Amino acid sequence: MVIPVGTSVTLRVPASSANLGPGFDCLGLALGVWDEASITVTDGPDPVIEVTGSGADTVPRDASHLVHRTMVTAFEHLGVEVPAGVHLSSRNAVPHGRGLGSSATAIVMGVAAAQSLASLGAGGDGELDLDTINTIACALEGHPDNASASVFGGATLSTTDAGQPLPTTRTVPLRLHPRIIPVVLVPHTQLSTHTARSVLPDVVPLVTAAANSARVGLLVHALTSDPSLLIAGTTDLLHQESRRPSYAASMALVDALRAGGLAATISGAGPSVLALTTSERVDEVTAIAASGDTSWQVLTPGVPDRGVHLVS
Ligand SMILES: Nc1ncnc2c1ncn2[C@@H]1O[C@H](COP(=O)(O)OP(=O)(O)OP(=O)(O)O)[C@@H](O)[C@H]1O
Ligand SMILES: N[C@@H](CCO)C(=O)O
Repeated sequence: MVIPVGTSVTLRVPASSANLGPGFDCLGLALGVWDEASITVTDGPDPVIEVTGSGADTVPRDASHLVHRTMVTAFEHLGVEVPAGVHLSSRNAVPHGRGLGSSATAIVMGVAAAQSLASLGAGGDGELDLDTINTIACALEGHPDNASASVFGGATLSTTDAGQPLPTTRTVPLRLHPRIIPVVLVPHTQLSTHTARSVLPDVVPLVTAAANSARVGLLVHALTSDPSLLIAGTTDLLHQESRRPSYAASMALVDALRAGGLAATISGAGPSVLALTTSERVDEVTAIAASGDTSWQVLTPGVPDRGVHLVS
């Protein structure tokens, strides 16, 4: 099937915060910060790529652009002929390399665009098939926490099993307790996920893995039913301490917030900090963040109850 020249979609995809403490590579929370992109099939030969907002000074404008190369791979997985060219116009709000899932946002954008364009090319209505998008996006990202939250919105818990041609990801929504509000503290520094993963141990003791599993269970209960357990539930035993030297100022802020009785963790691979709190304590989070030497952009983005969607 060849997608006709001129076929076009516009999509929005939210940012996400992964891990939420112990839920390494499995728990994600969508955040109301959105990338938007319009993608139109052309007769090529090269992609034309325009970017405004986050990454406008840094991302490539050729076929190696993450949204573009993801689209090409997704067309192949969907069994659709890759178009001769595309015009991609991106308006990005998700900051890059800050632990807010920008790469997953871009990957979900590319997969969703390919699936929607393929549907239109086959005479369909272009509606998004979120389960297919989730499977492909999680396989391309390599871990499902950020991608699944960007696909479905809300809070998500995902597991992955080996499979052919792609691993199988099962994602379940978690009904976030309505009193929980995320506050995100974003520093000026960046840390690539690749670098942050390179310092992690390959193996952890059984006792550590067992204790962390118990914390994930507690965290799911805290997120959905009892926010008073968030401090205990967000205690991570797997990844944050190994990464402490990579984001020392962020860990110092996490420690200060937790000492103040606020459930703070590193957001994804960092260096942003995520505090899960209630509306009456947002000012406390802001005050503690303002009391140190590092300056933080404070976001209260909310949690969108939907993820990737068509604008037109
Ligand atoms: N919208 C985008 N368009 C093109 N490339 C992007 C886009 N968003 C992210 N990227 C690429 O992904 C890189 C950031 O990915 P990385 O995984 O290191 O951080 P992150 O996804 O922002 O954080 P985390 O995975 O910890 O939440 C950027 O430097 C850029 O190369
Ligand atoms: N679970 C991932 C999230 C970042 O993409 C990590 O912490 O490395």
